Amino acid sequence: MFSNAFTDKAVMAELVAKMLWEIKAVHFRADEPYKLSSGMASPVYIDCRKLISYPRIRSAVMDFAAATILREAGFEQFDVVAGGETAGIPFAAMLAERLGLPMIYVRKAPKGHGRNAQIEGHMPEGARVLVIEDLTTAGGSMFKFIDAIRAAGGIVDHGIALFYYDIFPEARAEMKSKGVDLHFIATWRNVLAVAREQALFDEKTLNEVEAFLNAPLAWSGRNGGVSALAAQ
Ligand SMILES: O=P(O)(O)OC[C@H]1O[C@H](OP(=O)(O)OP(=O)(O)O)[C@H](O)[C@@H]1O
Ligand SMILES: O=C(O)c1cc(=O)[nH]c(=O)[nH]1
Repeated sequence: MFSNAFTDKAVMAELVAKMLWEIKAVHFRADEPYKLSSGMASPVYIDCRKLISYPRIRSAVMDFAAATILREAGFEQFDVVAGGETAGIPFAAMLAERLGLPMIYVRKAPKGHGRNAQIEGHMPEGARVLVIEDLTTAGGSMFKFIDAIRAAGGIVDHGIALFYYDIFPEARAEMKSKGVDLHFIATWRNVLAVAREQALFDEKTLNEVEAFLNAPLAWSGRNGGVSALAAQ
């Protein structure tokens, strides 16, 4: 269950950034860009899925996620925790355990056979659902999951991403306009601060990464990815 330790937000962000470096979850590859879920080309990629393989780290990250939610959303605001397929699912299980709540998970699309379910587990009608994702970049995936939960009768006012790209200035306001508060622990700003402090990469690489983070769609367009995001 929840540890009742409310670590300072800046400390949580710095520690998660350090953990991601420590487990080699941060990747830079400007000459052969990554293709992201949104269709963007990117010189950076974070593999938050690796967190599940490190018990001390995943336990601390889940304490941070619980503290973030309880502090920013409240203590009695949720009936169910929902994980987004696939990377969100293990974190939903761990956070549900921390918060003493039931868990469900949401498929990217209905299963296509059997019950053709998109939501797995039991979600009571009108349940207040907290959606968790490992990571949010442009937000399209989080919204697909939220739409499916809402269509099935659940109420979603909050989502949490362990890591948030935070590169589209209007993104959180857009989420807010759709009735969702996005919570997160760490962003690229925190990861880059650690890289600079510990001299983990040369200045040229870090400058290229910053060029992408400052103008992601332009960088993507120049490197074979989309130069506009699909409407959500
Ligand atoms: O905010 P967005 O632009 O939608 O991108 C973030 C999504 O990308 C990753 O999932 P991915 O699509 O790689 O699938 P997976 O979880 O099955 O690995 C991640 O787990 C998020 O769901
Ligand atoms: O946007 C994505 O698809 C994405 C970005 C990233 O850094 N890591 C990841 O797993 N997915």
